[in-house]
Amino acid sequence: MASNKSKGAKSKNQPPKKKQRNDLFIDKKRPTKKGEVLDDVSDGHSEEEEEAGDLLDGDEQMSDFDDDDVSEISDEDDAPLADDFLQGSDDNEDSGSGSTSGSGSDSDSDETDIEEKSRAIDEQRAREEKDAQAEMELNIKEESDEFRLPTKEELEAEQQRPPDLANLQMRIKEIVRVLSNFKDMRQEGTTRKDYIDQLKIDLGSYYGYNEFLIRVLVDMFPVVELMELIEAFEKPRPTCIRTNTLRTRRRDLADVLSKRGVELDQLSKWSKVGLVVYNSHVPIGATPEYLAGFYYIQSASSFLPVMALAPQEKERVVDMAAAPGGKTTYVAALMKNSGIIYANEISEARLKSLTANLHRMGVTNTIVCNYDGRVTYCKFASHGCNKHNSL
Ligand SMILES: C[S@@+](CC[C@H](N)C(=O)[O-])C[C@H]1O[C@@H](n2cnc3c(N)ncnc32)[C@H](O)[C@@H]1O
Repeated sequence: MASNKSKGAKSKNQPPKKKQRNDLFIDKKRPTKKGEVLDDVSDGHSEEEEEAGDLLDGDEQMSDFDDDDVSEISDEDDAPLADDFLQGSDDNEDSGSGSTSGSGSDSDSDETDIEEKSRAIDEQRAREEKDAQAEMELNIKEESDEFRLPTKEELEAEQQRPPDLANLQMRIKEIVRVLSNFKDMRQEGTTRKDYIDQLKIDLGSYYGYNEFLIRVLVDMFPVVELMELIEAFEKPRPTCIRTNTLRTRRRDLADVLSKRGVELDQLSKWSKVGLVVYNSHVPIGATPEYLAGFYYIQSASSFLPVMALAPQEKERVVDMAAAPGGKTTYVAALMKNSGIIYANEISEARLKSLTANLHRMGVTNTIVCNYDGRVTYCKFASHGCNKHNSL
């Protein structure tokens, strides 16, 4: 996956390596045998060097790092320390007790000097390690926090390739993350619109929505809600049925259907008439109860406009686009067949299914019309209709 995360200068300023000090000392200790010593070191530490090389993105950088480091420290007064320290150590080894016995107070002051310089080196190293650690943490933070919008060139290159769905999905997530905390997370020099525009393109490509639909959805919902909605659209809807309260009660319907081998449950707390069908041994659209109009097969989302309309008994209601009658029959049930419903439908052919459903469900308060709802709204209004439903 092509990552859009910005890369910090990670290969530079790595924490100093432990071996650095050894190289320094060895190099200074026996300058005349430098090649030999370095070869030895190189053999002796090959694994360590490989590791360091990996960390530093290449052997070259490792050797650069060491050389720079050596010269940097040599320029200060650490080189004499290395010489002194190692020289003293060699002397001690070579001459056994001789050197200590002969040195006296000179030897004591040398030792103090060495200790001080050694401490100074340790302190410098600790400082460097702390700095390197801080920088590394900063790099990691930048890498996880900062998302960069693709450039025009990157988008053009993307268009030449088949869609990389994993990359698109990741980018959608990142854009939503930035938009939900825009002030802190936005890329410098970008606007909210830049992110929204890219989000629209990516949502269109990933979910296969056209530009119009994405624009409407993006304008309608805050991004986090929009993502929840789109994710919900992707999930298969359960089969739902609505109890026709003109003919039966939900409990009685559930009992009779379970006896026929229909596995079902109440839809949700928000509906008193809905049932979810998990599984059925009989065709749910052809049971005797269905044919007798005890229920209507209807998605739960279609309950909502009617519940929002909240039709009351004896009201006059227009359903402007009514076929095949799912909502009209629900309105009729809520009105207990009282008042008047105008069930309008532009398509003559679809009037059949509308009237069939009205009959099946025992609806008696409805007048079916065949108009273009766009031009007949005023007519219904003049008939005293105070509620209309056109979904
Ligand atoms: C999605 S269906 C309606 C479903 C229906 N409300 C239900 O709950 O069963 C849309 C209906 O609107 C009708 N329609 C479309 N344009 C119309 C118009 N201008 N006037 C009246 N009906 C229209 C279509 O023929 C179609 O039958």
